[in-house]
Amino acid sequence: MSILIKNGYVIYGENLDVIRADVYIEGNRISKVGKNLNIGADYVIDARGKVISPGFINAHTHSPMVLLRGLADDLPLMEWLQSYVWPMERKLKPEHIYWGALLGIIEMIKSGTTAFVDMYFHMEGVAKASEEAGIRAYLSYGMVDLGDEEKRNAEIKETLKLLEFIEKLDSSRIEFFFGPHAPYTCSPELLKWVREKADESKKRITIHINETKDEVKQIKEKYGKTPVEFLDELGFLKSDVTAAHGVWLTDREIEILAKKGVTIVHNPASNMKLGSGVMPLEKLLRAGVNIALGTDGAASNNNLDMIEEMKLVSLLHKVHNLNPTLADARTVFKMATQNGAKALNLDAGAIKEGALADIVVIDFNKPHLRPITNIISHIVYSANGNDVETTIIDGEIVMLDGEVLTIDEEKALDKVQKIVDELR
Ligand SMILES: N[C@@H](CCSC[C@H]1O[C@@H](n2cnc3c(=O)[nH]cnc32)[C@H](O)[C@@H]1O)C(=O)O
Ligand SMILES: [Zn+2]
Repeated sequence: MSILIKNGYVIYGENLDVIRADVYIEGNRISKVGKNLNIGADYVIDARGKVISPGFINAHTHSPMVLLRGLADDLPLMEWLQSYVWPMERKLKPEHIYWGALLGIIEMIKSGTTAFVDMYFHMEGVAKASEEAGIRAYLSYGMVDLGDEEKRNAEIKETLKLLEFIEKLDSSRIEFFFGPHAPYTCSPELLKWVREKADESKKRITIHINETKDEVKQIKEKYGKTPVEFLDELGFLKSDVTAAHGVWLTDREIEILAKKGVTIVHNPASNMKLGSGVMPLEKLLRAGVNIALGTDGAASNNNLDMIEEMKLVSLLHKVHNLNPTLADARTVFKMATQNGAKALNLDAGAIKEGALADIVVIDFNKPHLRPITNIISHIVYSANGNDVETTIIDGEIVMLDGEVLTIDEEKALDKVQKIVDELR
């Protein structure tokens, strides 16, 4: 299929140059960007007064957690997990996960997310939902062994089952990730197993690290070192690791992360809502650490809107440091697009010839996005996910003029309502 998007404001290349141009997509890649492209296409989209942007990459979430949206608010992480989230999760069956993931994916597509990194369980359902919806998905089974050998073996089995399932699915848009949950829930044996298997299979790893002060204290008491030092001494940290949070980090830990090429995924809404803390963004950026952006699950956010997340990053670091020059719009926009792509080794995240066609059209014909002056600023500070009108992933139109074409949205909303009414 070929698609021609005409007369838009194109956010072009890694430097985010805004140019008025057309974008021509052939197959799953961008083949031309230029003025007045006179090329026949199977589908033509008129983008007058609209912005053609790279799609957003949600580098850390738990998509089925939309089922737990609003279940437990206003609590700290450990109490939230132990008293509410984990008991509810024990009740979730594969069918629930499929429908939850589908709802989360619809929400992501509608707010301009074209790829996401997920960690949960019954992930076969998330793979199925992703495949049907047409989104790019990086899926991990979240492993927790709490030092118990029997549990470890069961978690390893689940992980290998998912790996096999995704290999068999053989989808160009769906990839497997290893997902050890965190240093405080995974034994050194399990973490070492993950490292070995990742090296052997060339698959990537996602994990939660240094999210709360409490958890750092716990690791220090147990192992006599900080979480990043602990992981590094196991040989765990390499450039294939995408670690969520990184809120409580020492200078020494930041140095290690930079040296090992680890990506840190910032989740400002979740960190603020759970009262976890403020990530040392400036220090990490200065050290050269790749920082991507994520929403975390909908139970600690409480939505999956990456445009909203960009504004939150920016405002959080400005007020926390009493410095409005920090986390400027362009830096934050790159976090939500090209830095995520870098973490995934994905040839997307920027609009340029030859890149994968993961593109969104944002409607600027709205009062809160006029006058059109600084487009990146408008997206970060003035827009929200509802302003995304069209979403193209891997060269396929998955949402057009606000309507998701690949799945029955109304049915998914009803189904999730029924499931949650029953579960509660
Ligand atoms: N196999 C595991 C399931 C792990 S899935 C990943 C887990 O991460 C949890 N989670 C979601 N957000 C966060 C967070 O911010 N920090 C830590 N854990 C989280 C989520 O609720 C889910 O239980 C088991 O047997 O329990
Ligand atoms: Zn998480």
